[in-house]
Amino acid sequence: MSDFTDVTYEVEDGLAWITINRPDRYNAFRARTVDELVKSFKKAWGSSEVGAIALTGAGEKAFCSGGDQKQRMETGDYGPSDSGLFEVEALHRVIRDVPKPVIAAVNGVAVGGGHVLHLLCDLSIAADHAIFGQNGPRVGSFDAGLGTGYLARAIGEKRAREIWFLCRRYSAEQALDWGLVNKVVPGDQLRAEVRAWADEILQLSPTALKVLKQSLNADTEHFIAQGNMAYSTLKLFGESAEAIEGISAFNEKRKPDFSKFRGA
Ligand SMILES: CC(C)(COP(=O)(O)OP(=O)(O)OC[C@H]1O[C@@H](n2cnc3c(N)ncnc32)[C@H](O)[C@@H]1OP(=O)(O)O)[C@@H](O)C(=O)NCCC(=O)NCCSC(=O)c1cc(O)c2ccccc2c1O
Repeated sequence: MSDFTDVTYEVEDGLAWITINRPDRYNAFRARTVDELVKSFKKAWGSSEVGAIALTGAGEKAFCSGGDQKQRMETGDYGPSDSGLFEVEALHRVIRDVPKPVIAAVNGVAVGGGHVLHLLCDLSIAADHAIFGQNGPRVGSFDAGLGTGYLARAIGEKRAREIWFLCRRYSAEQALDWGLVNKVVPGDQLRAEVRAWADEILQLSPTALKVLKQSLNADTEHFIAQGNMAYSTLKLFGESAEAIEGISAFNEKRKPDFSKFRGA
């Protein structure tokens, strides 16, 4: 972990803290960030010291704002990675598969792919200033599969469709009311609250928790296969004029104009 640039990993009394450390980009992830997150989750998985995992973002403004749209504008992709692939599916996979409870400590905006990351964590505890939402249709992207089907499981079809079709921002209180998060606390109490939840978890049987997590996952496993199809499409869509309009508009700080793509 000493060669990490985008993520920090630390273990405190049985709880592994995995922190996305790109605050100047609102903790947006690039391909390298995703690689480091996957390695961190695997490290926590294999460690006999660790019984619970917390995922958070550096600073007070952002948990994670999804894929790095400045990187995408600069290079047309999410940048270099160990394998040459953008391994976000592997990241989703490891959050679900790591046989230890994962708590999202949502310390600020959780938007786009960052919203999906908190959604996939087993539990979400939010600071009262946290903001939630999806943004893909505004920037020429989408996170279908778990990002749509699992979201609908969590909060219902109508609300999931509202989130994706309007790309609005939602407060922590609204997220709590919809069942998107487990608890909301003042920002300065977030780490202590996550610590307290982890301490309760750490008193329980690890094997029982592992099997319960696997059992809860089994019912939504098919969304991964749907996601694989969606990512294949996304790779092609990302190079289209429509998607480029979305990403250009974000970087030029203007509203996108998708009007000429309505007929397709
Ligand atoms: C996150 C925001 C809602 C915050 O809004 P706010 O008004 O509070 O702050 P600013 O807009 O002024 O932002 C501050 C500062 O941070 C920069 N920034 C914010 N988000 C990003 C980002 N995602 N990438 C890069 N930089 C970001 C912003 O430019 C400002 O910097 P300045 O230099 O200008 O000061 C709001 O910022 C926002 O809506 N951000 C964009 C959110 C977004 O579109 N995310 C990506 C969606 S697509 C995605 O996540 C995605 C996920 C996947 O899993 C994929 C998998 C496979 C392929 C593609 C995928 C994919 O695209």
